[in-house]
Amino acid sequence: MRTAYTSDQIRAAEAALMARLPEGTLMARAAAGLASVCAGMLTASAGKVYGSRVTLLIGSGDNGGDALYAGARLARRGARVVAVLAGSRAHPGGRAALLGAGGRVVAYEEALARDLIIEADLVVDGLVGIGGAGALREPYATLARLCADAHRVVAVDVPSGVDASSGRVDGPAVRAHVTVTFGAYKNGLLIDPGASHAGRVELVDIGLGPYLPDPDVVALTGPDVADLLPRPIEETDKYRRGVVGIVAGSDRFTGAAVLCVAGALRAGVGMVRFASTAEPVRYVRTRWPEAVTTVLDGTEPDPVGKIGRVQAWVLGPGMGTDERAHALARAVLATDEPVIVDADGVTLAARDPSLLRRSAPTVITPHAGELSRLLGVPRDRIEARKLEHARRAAAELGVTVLLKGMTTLVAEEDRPVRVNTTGTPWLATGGTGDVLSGIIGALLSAGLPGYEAASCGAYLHGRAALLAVHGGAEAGAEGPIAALDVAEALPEAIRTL
Ligand SMILES: NC(=O)C1=CN([C@@H]2O[C@H](COP(=O)(O)OP(=O)(O)OC[C@H]3O[C@@H](n4cnc5c(N)ncnc54)[C@H](OP(=O)(O)O)[C@@H]3O)[C@@H](O)[C@H]2O)[C@@H](O)CC1
Ligand SMILES: Nc1ncnc2c1ncn2[C@@H]1O[C@H](COP(=O)(O)OP(=O)(O)O)[C@@H](O)[C@H]1O
Ligand SMILES: [K+]
Repeated sequence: MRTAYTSDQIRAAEAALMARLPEGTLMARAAAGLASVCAGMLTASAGKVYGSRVTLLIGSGDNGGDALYAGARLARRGARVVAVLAGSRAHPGGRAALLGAGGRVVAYEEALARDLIIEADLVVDGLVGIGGAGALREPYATLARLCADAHRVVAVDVPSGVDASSGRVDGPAVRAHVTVTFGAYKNGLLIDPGASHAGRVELVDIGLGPYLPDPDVVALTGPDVADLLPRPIEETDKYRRGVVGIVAGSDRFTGAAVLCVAGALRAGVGMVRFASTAEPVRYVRTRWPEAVTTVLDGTEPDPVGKIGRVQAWVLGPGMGTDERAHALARAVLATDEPVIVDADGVTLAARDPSLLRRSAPTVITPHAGELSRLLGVPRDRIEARKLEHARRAAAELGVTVLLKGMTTLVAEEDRPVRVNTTGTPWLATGGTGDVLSGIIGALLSAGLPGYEAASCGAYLHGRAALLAVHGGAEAGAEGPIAALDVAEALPEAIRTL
């Protein structure tokens, strides 16, 4: 499990650790780790550290101090290091160390800074770290923009302009190839848009471990998911493995039904009971003879009874939002089994919030637009503050919230938010969300709690998509995928966890 923290949590831990150590020890550890990563990058790109050109962008806080001390170490190894001082002050000890090691220091001036950034083999972003607040002010904002033309950029602790606690980016922000972070991951390194500004993240141990509180955000790794995933034991049968009831599709949206069933079957469910109107049932029967199907014409007094016994439900993909769909949603949500509510199901719940008031576990899987309807908050505000809104929705609605998008978050009250680290932008194609809801339904029916089913489901979905995108090609080669390809890659994703 990868753990991440807010700036306040990191500061409190650092204060506790610092109180037991001679002054300057932590910054020395941070600078040593930073210099070592920089040296590795210079050796990889320029062949050696000696003679390479390094430009440091220095703000007025300790983030700049780290960069100056690291610059001094590189200068002692023969690098030509220049520090551009952008703040009203610069860390005095760090500045003296750099000058003492033969480095140079210049005051910020735009044309000069541009040249130094473009010419450098490596640019080190030491503008702001966990002390950054709000949009970058000038001249930091200009420097962050200029970094787009740099050969290689290393961010110190967090890319400047990224909010360390949330991943929020207001205005210009540094896009780094590598971020060297100290003591622990910050939330903003795992959550977009911050995460996509960080590049590869290198964690430098400065001894913070024993002083860290419970994490604010966590990310599952492959071994975590392998441990959590239910696997069939010898004396099992299809009912004990889990039966999922899928209520999805409509005569207009037949594909959502087929894709949702695909996700459940390929994620390893015991059995699928699929129910819908006649057309989607016909498509599902043709594509997935494994599924047991029920045609619902909308006149049944007890549609749930007609479908049969299940251990969990998937409700919503493509089912429409008319009166018939509303009545069906009400019947499914009135059961005592866990339900994952997706797509049209989320839209129905936004219109009729009483649907989600139930005692059995409920997972909802909105994208930002759907969550916008549920919370009455504009979509762009949700996209800019995903962590805050996923948490808020979980608390207000009393459900497990999986918020989809570039970064997928899973929030449940009083639990750390789980951020998914698998996936690819190739997933942004119609129908992949339907596959995801089928996977989560399968995991719920096997007995995983909502929080685990949603986060493991997102992990497997993203991992399957990556496998499908690479298609066994050489490292780095990628090709487009369709939603069904994601479902088809699930067995391989689980095999190779
Ligand atoms: N604590 C420790 O034990 C360790 C800490 N370590 C390092 O210290 C870093 C934290 O250092 P920090 O607290 O000095 O804050 P930092 O990130 O340098 O920024 C503060 C300065 O930025 C400025 N500023 C803020 N917002 C701005 C904006 N929007 N636009 C423009 N300017 C803005 C603000 O300036 P002011 O408003 O005061 O003029 C303030 O002076 C941490 O990330 C890690 O790298 C390591 O050495 C390991 C041990
Ligand atoms: N830029 C992106 N990077 C990574 N994953 C993405 C991106 N955009 C969308 N996704 C993923 O693709 C899936 C799309 O789901 P959804 O929006 O429900 O689409 P649909 O309704 O067509 O099935 C989600 O799992 C989402 O997290
Ligand atoms: K920085």
